[in-house]
Amino acid sequence: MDLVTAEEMRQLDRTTIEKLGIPAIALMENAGRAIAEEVIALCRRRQYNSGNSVHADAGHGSDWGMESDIVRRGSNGGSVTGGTGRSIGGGWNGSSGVSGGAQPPQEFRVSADRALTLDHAAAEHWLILAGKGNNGGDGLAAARHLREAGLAVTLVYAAAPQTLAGEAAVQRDAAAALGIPAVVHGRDRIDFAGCTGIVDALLGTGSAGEPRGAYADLIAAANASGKPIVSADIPSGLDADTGALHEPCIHAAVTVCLALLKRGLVQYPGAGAAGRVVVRSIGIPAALAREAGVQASLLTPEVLQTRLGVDVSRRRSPEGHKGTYGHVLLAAGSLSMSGAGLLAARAALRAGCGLVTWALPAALLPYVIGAAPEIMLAAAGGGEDGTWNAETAAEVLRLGGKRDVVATGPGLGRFAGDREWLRMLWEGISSPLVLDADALNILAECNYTEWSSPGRPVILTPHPGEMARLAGVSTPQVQRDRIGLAQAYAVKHSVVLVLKGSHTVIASPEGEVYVNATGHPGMGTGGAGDVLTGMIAGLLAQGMDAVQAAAFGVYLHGLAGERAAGSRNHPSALIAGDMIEAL
Ligand SMILES: NC(=O)C1=CN([C@@H]2O[C@H](COP(=O)(O)OP(=O)(O)OC[C@H]3O[C@@H](n4cnc5c(N)ncnc54)[C@H](O)[C@@H]3O)[C@@H](O)[C@H]2O)[C@@H](O)CC1
Ligand SMILES: [K+]
Repeated sequence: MDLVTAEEMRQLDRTTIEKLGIPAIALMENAGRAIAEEVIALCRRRQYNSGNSVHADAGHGSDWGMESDIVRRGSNGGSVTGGTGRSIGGGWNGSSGVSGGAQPPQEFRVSADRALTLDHAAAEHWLILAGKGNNGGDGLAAARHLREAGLAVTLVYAAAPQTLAGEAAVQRDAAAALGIPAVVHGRDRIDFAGCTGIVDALLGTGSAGEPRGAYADLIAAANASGKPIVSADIPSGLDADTGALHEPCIHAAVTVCLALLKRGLVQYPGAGAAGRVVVRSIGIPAALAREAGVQASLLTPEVLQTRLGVDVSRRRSPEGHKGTYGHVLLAAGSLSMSGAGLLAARAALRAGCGLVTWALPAALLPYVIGAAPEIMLAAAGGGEDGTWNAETAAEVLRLGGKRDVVATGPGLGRFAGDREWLRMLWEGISSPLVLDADALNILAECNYTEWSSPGRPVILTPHPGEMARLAGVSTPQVQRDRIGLAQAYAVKHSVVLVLKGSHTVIASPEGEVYVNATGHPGMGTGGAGDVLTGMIAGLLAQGMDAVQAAAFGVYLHGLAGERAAGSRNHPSALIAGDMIEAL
């Protein structure tokens, strides 16, 4: 599923309208209908949850989108009737009065739009908050469909209706011709308390900066009403590209995202303001996105398989042996943080690699013997106090030269000469390199783009604080546009970047971006990142390329977190080791 910026969406709109010849009003009609269907789906869920309408949902299958024909066949006198109970053509009896039975019975099929049908519709009264751009036009089109379905609707114009132009003005006139009641902000009283729900069609991808004037008033009043809000395309007040929230911003129960998923809907805090996000096609061919150079996508199993070429079933050859699945060298852990190395090493094995050698300060080695018997240990020298020192680089280089992957950073600590230590690894290791934790903090102090490189991939896995140090910005700046920052950094520094956090972003040196959607808030626990480092290294060792391993590692890590959180009495009890066991 592609992720677009507002500008990319505008380009795709233009291509569809100008090159394919699809009229803009047709797109708006589709948008309006999709929004109306999602309003009705929400009403159904609400009825169902309030317990008075098991009947209302019965027979509807899923929320929407399933065609439901009403068929009456005279041949056996029986009828199959859908939930709406509409039927035609009854009374024909094939066995009486038709000689020879040669004529097949005539069949009538009437498609009842279940997605636009709601029992007890008259109990609903929705306010449609309409801005003066195309987002408002979408809302006005939705209003017509809702009214057709029997819901009461009142239009609430943010600006004088005569200021609407283009397709939005067409929708305004159609609504007026049908006699749909309308009020105007600043002129009429708006009864938020009396409505059962609100469609937010104030601002979409054309909005810029903080909502002003009437828009700000209506957003604040809608939020304060406590009524469920269905947003058209994006919650008004959200930055569609970054997920930043302007003040005020709609807090939606459902966002009906039109055509393609906007980046701001998968980045926090925007993701939190959008509620349930439903992406609905409106006639803009999805294939246009890649042709237009869209490079970001949501990391779904389909994207993993078709776009990244990952064998998500991870088939193993019956002839395979431990040598088939690769050997990871992990240089990690120090006395006070030896567990970080242990977690990463165990996670690499659980990710399926054949062998893991854990290089660690020699003084520490006796204490970890037997902690995980599957792991091979290598003493890398270091201080008597179980810390790393600059001289250990030679041994790590020697060990790493024979391995398929080298990962370092978890529990490494800082030490005198660590920049030169990392430089030697960077320049001397010719297999893929995974850098995490303190290795990133060291890197942040180096001008590493000037280092020579043997031309192998490097994967960096920073959390937002480490990313801030790497990029020389503040942590809030990192979080303000995670996708944009990760993409720019990966391209500029020719690395695969894994920017961790809720909805981890994976960016490639070519500018491809994947946003992960697996995971659980319970994963915010010490060692979770070490587990991810180990997993990515373990997947690399099995022959995946760097982007595949980073993306699939992040995806599986999130799934393991979800599973592990679900297996505790409370998700907050989750600890990093549980994720390894859930792999
Ligand atoms: N262009 C197209 O072909 C289609 C567009 N669609 C819809 O159109 C939206 C984009 O429409 P537009 O480009 O017309 O833009 P919007 O409707 O998002 O907003 C533009 C209007 O809001 C005003 N505005 C912008 N920022 C403001 C702020 N901070 N405070 C107050 N007023 C502000 C502008 O002056 C302008 O009148 C999409 O989000 C989508 O909902 C859909 O109808 C499908 C087709
Ligand atoms: K909106």
